Amino acid sequence: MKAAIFDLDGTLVDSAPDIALAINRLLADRDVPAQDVSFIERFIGEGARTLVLKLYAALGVDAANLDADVARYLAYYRANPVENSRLYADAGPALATLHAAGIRLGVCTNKQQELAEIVLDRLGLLPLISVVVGADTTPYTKPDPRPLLHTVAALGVGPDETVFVGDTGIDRDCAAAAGIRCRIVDWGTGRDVAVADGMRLTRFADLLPGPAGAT
Ligand SMILES: O=C(O)COP(=O)(O)O
Ligand SMILES: [Mg+2]
Repeated sequence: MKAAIFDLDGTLVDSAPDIALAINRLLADRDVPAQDVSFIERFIGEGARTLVLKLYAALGVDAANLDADVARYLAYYRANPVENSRLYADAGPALATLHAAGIRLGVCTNKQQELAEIVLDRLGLLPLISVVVGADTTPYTKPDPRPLLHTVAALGVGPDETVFVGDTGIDRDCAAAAGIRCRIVDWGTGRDVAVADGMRLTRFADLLPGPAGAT
């Protein structure tokens, strides 16, 4: 393995509390009661627009001004992107070890690229990541395989030398369409995703080559 590419929300970072904060500010503007983080979390993974659209559908909120509402949600989220967000599991030490071992690291997320970079920076991971591809980096978003293939190409490795780590069926399907090996994390919403044998990842250290890891 020469490179490891990570999804961001739900995989590296438990960002749901800050996303929920911004969503609940948006809902308050619409006179809709605040929702639990665990409820909002179910709609994260397909980008901001789909998040608001699916949430509105679930709550019976009128989506006639969706574009303006998505823009307002993003403005709220940008204002406070890392108040309560935390790294999952052993992300900090394991990514540092992978980086030190010469493995190229990338992020492929359906979050906007700049927001992803802000979150990664604030949580101390950005210096380890060579390439960040977000929802607005290419004309496509996951599960389309092209953002992931773009990340692989930008890292300068071959698809068969890479593993992609994610937390949703969208990540799993994106990796399958790109022909890239995939691991799905065993925390957050990742636990609910159906995976084939050997796809489950219980700690990032298991990505390390050699005796410390299983890859
Ligand atoms: O912002 C989102 O919808 C999800 O982003 P992710 O691709 O990092 O999970
Ligand atoms: Mg995710």
